[in-house]
Amino acid sequence: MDLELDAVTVEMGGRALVERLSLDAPEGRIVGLVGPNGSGKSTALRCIYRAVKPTGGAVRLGGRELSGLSLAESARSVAALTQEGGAELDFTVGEVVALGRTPHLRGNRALSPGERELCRSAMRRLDVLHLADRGILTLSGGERQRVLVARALVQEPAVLVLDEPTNHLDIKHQIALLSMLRASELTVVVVLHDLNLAAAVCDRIGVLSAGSLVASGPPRRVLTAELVREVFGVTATVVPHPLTGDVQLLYSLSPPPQRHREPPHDQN
Ligand SMILES: Nc1ncnc2c1ncn2[C@@H]1O[C@H](COP(=O)(O)OP(=O)(O)OP(=O)(O)O)[C@@H](O)[C@H]1O
Repeated sequence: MDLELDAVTVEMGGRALVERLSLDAPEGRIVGLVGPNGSGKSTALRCIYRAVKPTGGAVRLGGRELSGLSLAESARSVAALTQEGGAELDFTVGEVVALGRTPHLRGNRALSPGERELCRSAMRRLDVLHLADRGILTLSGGERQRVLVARALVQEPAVLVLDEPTNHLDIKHQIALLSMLRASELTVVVVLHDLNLAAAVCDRIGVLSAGSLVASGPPRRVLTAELVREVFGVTATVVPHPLTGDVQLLYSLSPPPQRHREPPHDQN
């Protein structure tokens, strides 16, 4: 299902956190949002999963304004992995994942055998099936993150919204998660801080700076050394990935202060 942000503005306390943001996520595509801390990425995502109501503009899902849909209807269509997490109660992993089916359940209906298999399959895909009986509060940050992605998947959404999903994940699970997104047919909007991962997984990237979209398009067009310098204040060397051709950014640490050099040792 297509998702469209059309001149979305969010004002709070007399300040625009997001200003006239327009961005399309066509069906089945992965759109990345990148930008410095505080540039409005999470706020923009919150408009998509309806935790924040835009003060201007519109979010459209399949051509229909989100604000015109019932909360139940949009909850069936949009799944979100948020920064807030939302797993404070001591449920088991299996129970947390099953909660992803809530928007589809009427009354007190128990999960069908098909839905239970869906939950198991999502846990298997996210490598957390072996944790099914563990309490969610006993998990490591990365294990918990994978459980929450599994919960989002069992919701069978049309649109998946992910706020820094690779947080806490080791490199193997980062690559597994992003590969899974690429293999899925979901429409995905994802906030990523790692520009190289964003270049590898996203069909399009939108760059936010101080609440405004300053660039958008395919990664190789957007992620230039000039943009990275202007938006992030960082010097980067842009090279093609030797195997995939994706844009990759190489960074150098600031040069260390000149150390006092020992005079050459006198051999005599
Ligand atoms: N409820 C709120 N009330 C006031 N200001 C807010 C609120 N939520 C966010 N902000 C401010 O809005 C700006 C954008 O925040 P947001 O969380 O969207 O940024 P972000 O790009 O996701 O940042 P990060 O990369 O640090 O996660 C920040 O300056 C933040 O302090």
